[in-house]
Amino acid sequence: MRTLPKEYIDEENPQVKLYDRNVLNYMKKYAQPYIKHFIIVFLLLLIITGTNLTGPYIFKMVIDNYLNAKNISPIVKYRGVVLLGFLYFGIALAGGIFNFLQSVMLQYIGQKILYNIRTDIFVHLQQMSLSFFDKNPVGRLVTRITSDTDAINDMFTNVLVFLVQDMLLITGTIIVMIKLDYRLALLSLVVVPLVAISTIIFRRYDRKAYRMIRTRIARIYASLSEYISGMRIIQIFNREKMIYDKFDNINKDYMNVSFYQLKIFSIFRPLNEFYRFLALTILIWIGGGQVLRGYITFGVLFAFFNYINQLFQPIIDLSEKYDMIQSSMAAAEKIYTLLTTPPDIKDPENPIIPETIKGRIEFKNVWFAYNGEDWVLKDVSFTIEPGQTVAFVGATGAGKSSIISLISRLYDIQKGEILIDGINIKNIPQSVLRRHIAVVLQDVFLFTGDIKSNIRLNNEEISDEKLKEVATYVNADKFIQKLPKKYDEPVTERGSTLSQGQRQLIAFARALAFDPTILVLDEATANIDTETEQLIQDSLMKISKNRTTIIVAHRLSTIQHADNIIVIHKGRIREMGKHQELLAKQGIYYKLYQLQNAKI
Ligand SMILES: Nc1ncnc2c1ncn2[C@@H]1O[C@H](COP(=O)(O)OP(=O)(O)OP(=O)(O)O)[C@@H](O)[C@H]1O
Repeated sequence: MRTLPKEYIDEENPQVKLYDRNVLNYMKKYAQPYIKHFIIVFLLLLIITGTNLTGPYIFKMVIDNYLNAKNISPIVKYRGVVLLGFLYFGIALAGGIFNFLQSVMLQYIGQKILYNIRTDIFVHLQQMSLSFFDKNPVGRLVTRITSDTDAINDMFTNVLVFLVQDMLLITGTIIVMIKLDYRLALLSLVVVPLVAISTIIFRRYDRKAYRMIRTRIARIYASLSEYISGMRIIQIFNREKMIYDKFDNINKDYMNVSFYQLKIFSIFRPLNEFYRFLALTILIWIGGGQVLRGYITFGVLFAFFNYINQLFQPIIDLSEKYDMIQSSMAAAEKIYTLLTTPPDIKDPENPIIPETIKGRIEFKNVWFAYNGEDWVLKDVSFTIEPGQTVAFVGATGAGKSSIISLISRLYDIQKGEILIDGINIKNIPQSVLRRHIAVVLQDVFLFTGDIKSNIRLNNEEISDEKLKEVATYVNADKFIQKLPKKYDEPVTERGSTLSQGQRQLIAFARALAFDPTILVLDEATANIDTETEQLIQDSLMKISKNRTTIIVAHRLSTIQHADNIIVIHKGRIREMGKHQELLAKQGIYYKLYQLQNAKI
C-alpha cells in the first residue's frame, strides 16, 4: 500500500490508548445503575446466538434425516420436512423478537447513560473558574457534551455488546463445527491465521488514518467556529477570498485523508471476502471429497457452508469495529479528563456567612497573574468604604478589568488578601459573595428569551412590577415601551437587534433588580450617542446611590464626582484621589485628562 505523504502524518495528536483502567473504572459508574438491564441484554444475546447457531443445524437435519434418508416412506419425509420448517420459522421468529427486545433495551440504557454524562459535564462546567474557560475554547467544550458523549454511548451500546455478541457467535460457530466434524473444521479454519495477519496490518494503517481524520475534523470545527463568529470583520475587510482559501485547504486536507481511509477499507473488505471464498473453496474440495467417500453426510457439508459464511461476518465486523472502539476510548478519555479536573476556585471548608454586607472592600498587597509569573497586578492595596463610588482609570491593559473580576472571585489571587467587610473573600462561599455583587460588563451578554427574562435572569422572586419599576428608574422603560411586544419582546442572537446603549440600560436594570450592596461597572468603550450616554449617566447616578460602586472608566468626564479615583499603570497603583486633587498633581491622570480633552 502507498504510504501517505509526510505532511499528513500528524505528530501533535496523542496516541489513543485502547485500554486505560482509570478511564474505564470511571466510566463504569455510569453503567452500574443499569447493571440489571445489561444482564438481561446479555441473556438475550445468548438466546440470539443460540438461534443463529441452530438455523444451519436444522438444515442439516432436513437434508440428512429426511431428504437423503433411506428406509423411510415419502409421507414421513414430507411430514418431517414440514415440521422442521415450522421449527426453523419458530426459531427465526424468536430470534427476531429477542433482537427487537435487546435493541430497545440497549437504546434505553444508552440514552439514560448519555443523559447522565451530559448532566454531569454541564454541572461540572458550571463549577469551573474563568481561567478554565480562558484555556478551553467553547467549541472544544461543546464537543465534550455532544459528539464525545455520543461516542461513549457507542461504547456502551454498540461496541461492548456487539463485541460480546461477535465473540459468542465466533466461539459458538467454531464449537458446533468441531462437534460436527473436527477434521473438516480445522481444515476450513486454515484461513483464520491469514485473516488475523491482514487484520493486524489493516489496523496499523487504519489507526494512522483514524488519528489524521480526527485532527482534520477538529480543524474544520475550530476554523468554522472562528470564521462564522468573525464573519462581520471578514465581510467588512473584504477578506472572503482569503478566508475561503484557508478553509478550502483545510477542507481538501480532510477529504484527502478520508480518501486514504477509504482506500484502506477498500483493500481490506474485498480481502476478507476473498478469504471467505477461499475457506468455501477448501470446503468444496475437501468436504465434497469426503461426502463422495461417504465420510460425512451432505447435510454436514451444507451446515459447514452456512457456518463458514456466518463465521466471517463477525470477524469482519470485529476488525471494522476497531475504529469505533478507538473513538469511544478517545472520547471517554477526554470526558474523564474534563470531569476529573477539579475546579480551581473552591468554596471554603469552614465558610463564614455574613448576615448582611455593608460593602467595604479592601485590597491588601494583592498580586495577581493569569499565567505563571506574568504579574497583571503588582502589590495593589486600596480601601473602598461602604457607599462610596470609586473609579479606576489607566491605559488599556493596565489591569482595571482584572481588579473587578477579582472582587467577585472569578479568579484567585496569588499573593495578598481581598477583604469584604473585613472578611477574606476566600472564606465566604462564592454564591453568598456574588449574591451581594452585581456586575455590568462592557459587552453586555443577553440570553435568548425576552426582555423580562433578561432582566430577572429567571429569578421568579423579582415580580413584573418590580421589573418595570427598575427599568423605569434606569431609563430603560422608555425604549422598551417602543418595542412591539414591550417587556415580552423576544431577544435572540445575544440581543443583536438592540443597540449597545439599550443593552447597557438593560444590564443596569438587571443589576438594580438584584439590589446588590456592591455594584461593579466596566464602562463600555464603544461610542454611544450623546443622548443615550446622558441616559446612562443619569441611571448610573441613581443606581450608585447608597451602594458601593466601582467604575472602570474610559471616559474621564463620567467620573468627576467619584469619591476616589485610582490610577493604575502597568499593574500598579500610581495615583489616588479626587478629580481636582489628581489634576493638581499633574501626573498620569492629568495627562490622560489632557489627552481626552484634546481629542474632544
Ligand atoms: N483572561 C486572560 N488571560 C490572560 N491574560 C489576560 C486575560 N485577561 C486580561 N489579560 C491580560 O491582563 C492584562 C490586564 O488586562 P485588563 O483587562 O485587566 O486591562 P484593562 O486595564 O481592563 O484594559 P482595558 O481598558 O483595555 O479593558 C493585559 O495585559 C491583558 O492582556
